[in-house]
Amino acid sequence: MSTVLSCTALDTGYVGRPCVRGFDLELQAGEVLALLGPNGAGKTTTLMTLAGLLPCLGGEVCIDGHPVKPGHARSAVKAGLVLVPDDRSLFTTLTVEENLRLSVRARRGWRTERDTVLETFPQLADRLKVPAGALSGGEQQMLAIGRALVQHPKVLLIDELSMGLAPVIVERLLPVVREVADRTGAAVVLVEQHVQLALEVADTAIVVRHGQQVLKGRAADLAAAPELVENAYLGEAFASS
Ligand SMILES: Nc1ncnc2c1ncn2[C@@H]1O[C@H](COP(=O)(O)OP(=O)(O)OP(=O)(O)O)[C@@H](O)[C@H]1O
Repeated sequence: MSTVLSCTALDTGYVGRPCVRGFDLELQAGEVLALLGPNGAGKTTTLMTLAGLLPCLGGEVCIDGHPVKPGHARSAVKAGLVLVPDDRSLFTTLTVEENLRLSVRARRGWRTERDTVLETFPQLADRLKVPAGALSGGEQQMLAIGRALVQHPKVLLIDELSMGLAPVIVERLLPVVREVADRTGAAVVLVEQHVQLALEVADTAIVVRHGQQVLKGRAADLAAAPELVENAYLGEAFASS
């Protein structure tokens, strides 16, 4: 196993003021990490910093052992990182096919890339000519993940996949994230509010609260100890493994 994404003693925040402090992370190829925590804990801020969209105020982020230029999204993208933001950031007036096509880096082989996305999300097959803005929330999320997949990420960051989706859709989509990590070897950081569902598909998990890691461990262990996770959310337990 090789470490694909790591960060040590990461401090990050806004206008020079950290709201996340001392964040450590080490992710292997094909590993899914669930990044959990209550509202305002600092999950999105951490993800944005890993993606180079916010500057590090301390510490560093490495992809494949090489430091990513802080606050430099292009450097993170070139190193193989892809972010699926919580608003999905689709081109809503462009069709599904056009959204995918714009994200394929190599011009040749675009149909193969599209077909791989359709194998992952067969529901998109008869929606290819539909504008992204006319898709259902679940289909939009499929497209957002599909658009990430055609970029062949080494590191895939997904912010609140379940945002605005019915639980039944989330139950269908989260296992796809697991399958993608297994099939492609991408290291995945999954920010999620559906704690138990996220723990079911993840290998490891970190709970953050007030910008600090308060619980860290194997996802299966945390799934089996919901009271630990609950206490971490509420601020009554500070365990780590
Ligand atoms: N653009 C911003 N400018 C200043 N402070 C911000 C900004 N965005 C977020 N914050 C603050 O940073 C802290 C962490 O917010 P963040 O969005 O990272 O939390 P989160 O864990 O992702 O929460 P949620 O689950 O509600 O999305 C919060 O105190 C928030 O108010």
